[in-house]
Amino acid sequence: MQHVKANDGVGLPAALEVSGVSHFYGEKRALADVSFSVAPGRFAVLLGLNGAGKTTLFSLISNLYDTPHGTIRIFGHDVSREPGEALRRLGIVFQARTLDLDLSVDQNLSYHASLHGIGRAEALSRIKSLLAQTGMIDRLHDKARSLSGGQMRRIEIARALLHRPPLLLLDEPTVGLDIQSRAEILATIRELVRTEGISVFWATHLIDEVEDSDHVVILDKGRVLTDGRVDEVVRGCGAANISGAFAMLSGVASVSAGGMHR
Ligand SMILES: Nc1ncnc2c1ncn2[C@@H]1O[C@H](COP(=O)(O)OP(=O)(O)OP(=O)(O)O)[C@@H](O)[C@H]1O
Repeated sequence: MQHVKANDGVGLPAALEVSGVSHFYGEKRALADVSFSVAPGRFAVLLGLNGAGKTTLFSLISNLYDTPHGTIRIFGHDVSREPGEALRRLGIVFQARTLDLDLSVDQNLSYHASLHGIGRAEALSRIKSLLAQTGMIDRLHDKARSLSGGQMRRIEIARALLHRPPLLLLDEPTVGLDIQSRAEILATIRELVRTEGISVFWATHLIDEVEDSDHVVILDKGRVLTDGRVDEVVRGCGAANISGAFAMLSGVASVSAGGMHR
């Protein structure tokens, strides 16, 4: 599978660069001067409790909301000023389920491909290749309604990659799935990073989804508490592991593999 070229010339821009971004819902500030960047080809985790601002940040990155405070660039393209260039480099899997349950897997994916101007023959070839990569090729003609939650997520991931974006955002993609489905989806995405070189930004509140070599951005009450390689963040805090580092930085009372609680 080939993806849109990550950079258009000299130098290698960040896959995602967020600079000084704030967001308000009326008087309420959901994000406060958020800055970080994700290097190309990295698996980066946005770690935060419920209400930290993860979905708000994803809505800004995907240009669902305007970004009047700060800038967001995808491979060097400003999401507000060059939305076409920026967004064609972005694939996104939202938290809420978005498949049409009455359509087949093929129909769900083909419709999305046609929105991106991909012809039928090319679309079918990409669909088959992505379904093979996500372990869903045998479900091509099945109705979406007949799939399990984890299988639907796999189809949504395939759909997000149909236009070959070099950056994939996933907003808490494993919430509500059983342990095995969670592990399989995480492994599939990590494999895509390894084999395809795509950049992934994965939002979660599940600490066991984080590995030592990942890049982590810890978001709490709309602020970035720290970001960097997980093992360096842990060492910098003098903690035993990322759970301990998160607890120290955010003041949470308990952090377990299954989630975090204040
Ligand atoms: N449409 C909205 N109107 C007003 N406040 C909102 C709105 N959406 C989110 N918020 C508030 O903004 C803050 C950040 O919410 P957001 O949904 O971005 O967090 P989150 O980290 O994605 O949480 P979760 O994991 O529960 O989805 C929260 O305090 C939330 O109550």
